[in-house]
Amino acid sequence: MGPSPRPSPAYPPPNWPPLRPLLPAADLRLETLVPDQIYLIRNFLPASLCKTYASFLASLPLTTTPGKPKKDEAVRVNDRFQVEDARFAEMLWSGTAMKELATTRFGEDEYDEYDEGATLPSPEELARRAQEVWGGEPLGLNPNIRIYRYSAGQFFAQHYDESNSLTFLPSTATKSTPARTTWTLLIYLTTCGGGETVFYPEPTRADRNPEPISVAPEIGMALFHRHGDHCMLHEGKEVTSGEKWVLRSDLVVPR
Ligand SMILES: O=C(O)CCC(=O)C(=O)O
Ligand SMILES: [Fe+2]
Repeated sequence: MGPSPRPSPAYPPPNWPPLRPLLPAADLRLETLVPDQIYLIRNFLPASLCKTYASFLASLPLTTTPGKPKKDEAVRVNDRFQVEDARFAEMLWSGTAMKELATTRFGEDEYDEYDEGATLPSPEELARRAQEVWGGEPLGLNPNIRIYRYSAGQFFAQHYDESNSLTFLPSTATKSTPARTTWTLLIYLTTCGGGETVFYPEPTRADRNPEPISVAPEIGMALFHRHGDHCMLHEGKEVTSGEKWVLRSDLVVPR
């Protein structure tokens, strides 16, 4: 099971450092790691900003997971902070290159190797394909923002992430939309020893013993993976040195 939603603690939204500087969208791309399952944006946040964030986040009241998880809850040993912040979720989505990369530029990396003359599908066609993969037209990110800090010895045992229903109300809108989450978003703010996010594909007829897919945290890298019914079993490996900082949210589409 993924981390279950908890009643939000009474924290006011933190005074997040501005999401600046950022790399221009033109210098970034959505990279397909496993089609329909895992996509990456390397350098989504530059190293200098990640550093600013890690020290800022260290000032928040993170709480260590109780040693004994509730029934059906994944064994997770890390320090965590959770807050509802629609404004920050929206900044991450449309105040960065994320929205553009995930919508009108979705899938463009498939055409990288084509001849010079090859024409890219139109933005409309790419947006249509994006909707197929994301499970609808993305509305933005889940305002339920989670911060994890794993120190040496901490980890997140194998589990599946669940889809959650929510009422989506962007900070700039007045009308809310019945919505659901379809993909997990992890943004790695540091590197560390160990701490890989490892995915375990289901065996198929064609491949009875698929290799696990191991993603080592890279500073500023964003990772999307499908969750809900088609979530791959995955885990956060034990950190062996340094600290692993992760910002977690989810992609939200209309229900
Ligand atoms: O920290 C990681 O690498 C994995 C986190 C995770 O699986 C989750 O937030 O559900
Ligand atoms: Fe997970």
